[in-house]
Amino acid sequence: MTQDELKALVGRAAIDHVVPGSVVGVGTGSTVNCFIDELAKIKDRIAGAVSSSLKSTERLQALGIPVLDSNSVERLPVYIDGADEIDRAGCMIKGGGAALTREKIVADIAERFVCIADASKLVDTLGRFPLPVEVIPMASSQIARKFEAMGGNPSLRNGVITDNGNLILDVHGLAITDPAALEAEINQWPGVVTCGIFARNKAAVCLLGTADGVRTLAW
Ligand SMILES: O=C(CO)[C@H](O)[C@H](O)COP(=O)(O)O
Repeated sequence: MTQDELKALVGRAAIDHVVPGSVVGVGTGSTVNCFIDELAKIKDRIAGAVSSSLKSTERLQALGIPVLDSNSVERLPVYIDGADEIDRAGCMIKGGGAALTREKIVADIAERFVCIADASKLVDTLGRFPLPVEVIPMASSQIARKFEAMGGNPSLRNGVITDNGNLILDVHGLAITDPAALEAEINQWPGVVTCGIFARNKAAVCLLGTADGVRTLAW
């Protein structure tokens, strides 16, 4: 199976995790786009979606799925999103699509994070994929210096402004052996909006697309 076929496979499998009658938290990315297309087929059985990006909002609305304001929703049983990397404990790197902050907000509202990913995303240690960090523009150089001091190699993502009007630093060369500790450390630097480590908001379930079908990892 191609990577696109694996994405379609897990996008379909995620429908089983949607709670009928509820609002669904929806992530961002090419795997989530497959999920949104499947969600449209059962749109009459859900109360709507809370979206993690303008791109996902556009796709949801184009398919007739109502998008609700995150502040108007009290209960979100499930959040479904992809990942750039996921480790064997359910911690992830996210933000390849620059939507990490809104993704973390919606994940935080939700009771369960269901990660959908093709098998290439499963890793032993996070950090081969450069860590995306959303930063307030006036702090970008200072934050880059802090990453260099810890052995990382940061670069500003060219031409990218997030949905929140900020910049993305992609940090290469970090071996993330303690995701929770590094997430907590980076997130308290002045000017960091959030970093793309999802350890506090890690996955409860991962639907992994493999050549043998969907493999379910649960924590
Ligand atoms: O974090 C994300 C966007 O900010 C995506 O979930 C991540 O980049 C995976 O994307 P894809 O499904 O296209 O591989």
